[in-house]
This record gives sequence, C-alpha cells and structure tokens, in this order.
Amino acid sequence: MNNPAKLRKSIRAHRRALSKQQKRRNSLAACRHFINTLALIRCKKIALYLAADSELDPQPLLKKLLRLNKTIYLPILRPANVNALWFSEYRINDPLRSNRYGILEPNYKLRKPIPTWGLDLIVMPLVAFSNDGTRLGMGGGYYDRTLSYQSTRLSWIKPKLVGYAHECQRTHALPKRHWDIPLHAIITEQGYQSFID
Ligand SMILES: Nc1nc2c(c(=O)[nH]1)N(C=O)[C@@H](CNc1ccc(C(=O)N[C@@H](CCC(=O)O)C(=O)O)cc1)CN2
Ligand SMILES: Nc1ncnc2c1ncn2[C@@H]1O[C@H](COP(=O)(O)OP(=O)(O)OP(=O)(O)O)[C@@H](O)[C@H]1O
Repeated sequence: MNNPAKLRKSIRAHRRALSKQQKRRNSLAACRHFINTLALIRCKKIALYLAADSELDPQPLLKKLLRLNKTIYLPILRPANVNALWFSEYRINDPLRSNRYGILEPNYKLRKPIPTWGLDLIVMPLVAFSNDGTRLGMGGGYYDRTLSYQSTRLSWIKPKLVGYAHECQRTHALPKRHWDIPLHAIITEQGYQSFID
C-alpha cells in the first residue's frame, strides 16, 4: 500500500482490534525485551511516551526504568505551532496536562526541556514500521522535525532511536520520504531487531 493516509488508517484499526489482554501481554513482553537486550548501562536519559490510540504501552517500562534510576523524559508539543517536540523530565506524581490530541504531557515551565541531543535514547511511538527501519507516525511530522539534525543513521549518533510497537504494525515496505529519520532498532512483543550494521 503506497498511500500513507490509507496505511495509517488500516494499521491503526488493526492495533485497535487487539484485545485488552493481548495489548497488556504485548506491553509486558516488549518491556522484558527492552530490559534484556539494550545496553542500558550506557543509557541514563531516556525519552518514552504515554500511549494513545492502542499504541504499545510503555507504562510497565517506565516503572521499571525509574526503579533502575534512569531519568525519564516525555514529549511536549512545542508552543507556537512549529510542529516539533521538546522533551521534559517526568517524575512520579508530577502534574501533567493534556495537549491538543488529549495526550498528557509535562509542564515545560516546571521541568525545563532538555536539548534533544542530550538524550541517550528515544523510545518512539509509531503507526507502522518496515524491515529497513523506516517509520510512519501519526502524520504530524513532529519527531521527524525534532530529529532532522540526525539525517544519517550513524551508529554513534545521539540519541539512539528505538521504535516501540505491536508486531501487527510491521509492514513489508514503506515509501521513504526525504524527511524520514530512520530507526536504529525496533522492539515489539516478539523481540529486538537492530537496523544498524
Ligand atoms: N503517545 C504519543 N504521544 C505523542 C505522539 C504519538 O504519536 N504518540 N506524537 C508523535 O508525533 C506527538 C503527538 N502527535 C500526534 C499527532 C496526531 C494525533 C492524532 O490523533 N491525530 C488525529 C487527528 C486529530 C486532529 O487533527 O485534531 C488522527 O489522526 O485521528 C495524535 C498525536 C507527541 N506525542
Ligand atoms: N524536517 C522537516 N521539515 C519540514 N517539514 C517536515 C519535516 N519532517 C516532516 N515534515 C512534514 O510533516 C508532515 C508529516 O510528516 P510525516 O507524515 O512523515 O509524519 P509522521 O512521521 O507520520 O509523524 P510523527 O513524527 O509526528 O509521528 C509532512 O507533510 C512533511 O512534509
């Protein structure tokens, strides 16, 4: 399927059709793969997201990472309609507020955003991914704009970009657009797959 809008609609419907129990199982399995396979010792500052629209839920991972003394960041829609993101720290019991899509986010006045390249790892929400690490998101271009300084997939570049999704979001091929920032790796309930040689 070559039309991103149609593909988004179809994969979002697939993931919504997973049972509550299946979503929960996937979320726990992906959390295990994350903890067991990533070289976490080198990652201190990790950006997650709060699940919306049946995305693979990083909540169990968030709890686990806080227990491992990692610092957790969440995306904030930048004000002034620049369609890019900031990342601010999230600490347990911090007040959160709803953005224009109804997704909760930290208050950037309370928790000053960190420069994106100061993060070690970004766990990225997505709608679809393909076997070469191409990512299709919700369609706002937020992550792509925020990461546009990272135009090549170099193994040492920061932050590392790890897609986090249900296996049913995998597609054979995605049309690659020039602004797309490729993933370094993907984690699903089935395991970890690196796209870097
Ligand atoms: N959990 C999560 N947080 C995230 C993202 C994400 O994909 N997932 N984002 C990743 O970029 C940013 C928010 N981007 C989003 C873009 C579109 C829609 C969305 O629901 N769009 C509706 C149309 C809504 C409208 O136009 O008012 C839709 O497609 O049905 C949601 C989030 C930042 N936070
Ligand atoms: N670096 C950029 N500079 C300017 N425009 C961009 C950039 N990246 C993406 N865009 C624009 O944003 C729009 C949405 O892009 P795209 O469909 O790739 O978003 P997405 O990856 O699905 O969304 P998200 O990153 O928010 O999850 C496109 O019209 C594209 O032209």
